Amino acid sequence: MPTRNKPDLTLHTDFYELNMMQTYISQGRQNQKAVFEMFFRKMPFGNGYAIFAGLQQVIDYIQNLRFTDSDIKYLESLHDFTPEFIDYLKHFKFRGTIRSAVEGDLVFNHEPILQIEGTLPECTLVETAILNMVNYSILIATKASRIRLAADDQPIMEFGSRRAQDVDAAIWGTRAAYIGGFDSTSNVLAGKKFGIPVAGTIAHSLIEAYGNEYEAFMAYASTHKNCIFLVDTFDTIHSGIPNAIKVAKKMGNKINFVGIRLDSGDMAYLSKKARKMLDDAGFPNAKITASNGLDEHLILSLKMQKARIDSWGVGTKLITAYDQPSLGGVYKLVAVEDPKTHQLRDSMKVSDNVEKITTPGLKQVWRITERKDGKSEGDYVTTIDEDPRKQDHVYMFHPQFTYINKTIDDFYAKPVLKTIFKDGKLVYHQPNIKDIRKHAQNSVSLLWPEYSRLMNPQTYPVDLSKKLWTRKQNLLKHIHDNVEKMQKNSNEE
Ligand SMILES: Nc1ncnc2c1ncn2[C@@H]1O[C@H](COP(=O)(O)OP(=O)(O)OP(=O)(O)O)[C@@H](O)[C@H]1O
Ligand SMILES: O=P(O)(O)OC[C@H]1O[C@H](OP(=O)(O)OP(=O)(O)O)[C@H](O)[C@@H]1O
Ligand SMILES: O=C(O)c1cccnc1
Repeated sequence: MPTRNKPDLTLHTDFYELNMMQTYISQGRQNQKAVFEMFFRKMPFGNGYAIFAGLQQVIDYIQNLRFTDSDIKYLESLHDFTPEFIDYLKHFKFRGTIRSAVEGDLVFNHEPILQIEGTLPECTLVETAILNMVNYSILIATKASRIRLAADDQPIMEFGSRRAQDVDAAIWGTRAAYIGGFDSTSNVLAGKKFGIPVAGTIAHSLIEAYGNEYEAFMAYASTHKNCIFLVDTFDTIHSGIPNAIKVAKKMGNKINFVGIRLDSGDMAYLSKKARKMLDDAGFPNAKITASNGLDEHLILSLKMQKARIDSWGVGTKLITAYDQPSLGGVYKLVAVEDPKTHQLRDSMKVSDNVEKITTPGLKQVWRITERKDGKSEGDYVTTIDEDPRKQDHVYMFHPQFTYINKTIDDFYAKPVLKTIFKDGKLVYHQPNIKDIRKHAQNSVSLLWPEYSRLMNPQTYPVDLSKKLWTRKQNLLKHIHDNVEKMQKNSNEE
């Protein structure tokens, strides 16, 4: 059997990360501790929640993070790096601690969803790959979850591989789609690799190859038990559906006539017509599958038109995240070791744009739910040493409009960030993909519908604890005072 290649992604980093690492190494900062956090600023697709995914890739990546001889040779050939730095890379091993939301969790903007505590150089190296993996998977899992909500409890097949932005996007996108709520995929490799159910019908080429629908459907029916006939190659109403019915009648119990697939034309009209024709022919259980440029909006529209569609095949608009091609998750330094005291000191990025000001310090995110029905109240971001489970109540207030506030007495608080790697060692056991998918669906069901509706959902509260909020304000003031002092000094010189 051919051996499986381990992902060799160590050089999957931006050149500037290596440049910065070399500075840290040359300046004796290779062991200086730092904390970076990933978060995103804007909810994808205007959705009320996002589904966290991509952790499996991060785990594979971190576990295989090593500079091979050929990586080293290549980096030497660039003549940009010092022998001392190259030597550091030769012996590089990730020894950091990663805390993260787990796959299938709901995550929201402006809260840490993945956190790395390690040395400055190791935290720097992994930024690009982690953002790449997590940004894409969250995007597709969230899009899939929207399509799942639109389809309600009807089956949805993932058909996007041919239109995905290259191979990895197809494979990992399919996985994210399954986590987000799709039932199966047409991609056989993804089925094998991840244990996702595979499914499929037939293409127009089969019908064209036989020259007419009757022969093509007969040929297929003679070689398969489960049959879904594609009926729109020539004329859906006058030829496709009548031929499907003819073959189903002829084959009788020899096949399982699952139904037909519509792939063009007015799907509301055609599905109603098809339903009547199938029912009249004695096939009330035959299902109608639709495909062709579908997304959550079209599915809802077709349902509004009372289309008689039982299951959906969705490709391009899911796998390419058609209406929002990138999540925009970022990775920011939030704390760094003070070389004198060896304590972590808070760090933040200040910007004229309030949205871009980061929240400093090592943090935890707590999901606050009502004790009586487990429904969502909001997320409560605290400093790492706070534990709302030890409090009688939580006081939640809007971080900008602080007069918007509430006190919750009877609550559960669950930590969102779990330890995945501890000092370089994997300590988290990934659940199987079916349980991850179930967890995602269960998480969505715990949201109030105001947060989960597809259009213009209410903003889910992501609030800071009083302690964290105060620390942020103090640091902001400290930075402003320092900048002012520097300006004053330079004016006096
Ligand atoms: N009743 C309907 N309401 C809204 N949109 C529909 C309806 N029926 C079909 N559509 C959508 O309209 C779009 C255009 O479909 P149509 O089959 O006319 O064109 P097409 O994609 O160019 O066809 P083909 O695949 O044959 O090239 C598709 O995204 C399809 O899903
Ligand atoms: O539309 P999507 O959501 O991406 O779903 C996948 C599409 O892929 C197949 O079409 P095909 O590649 O044969 O192209 P065509 O139907 O557009 O001609 C299938 O018949 C669907 O229409
Ligand atoms: O199985 C199908 O019907 C299918 C698979 C991929 C793309 N379009 C359709």
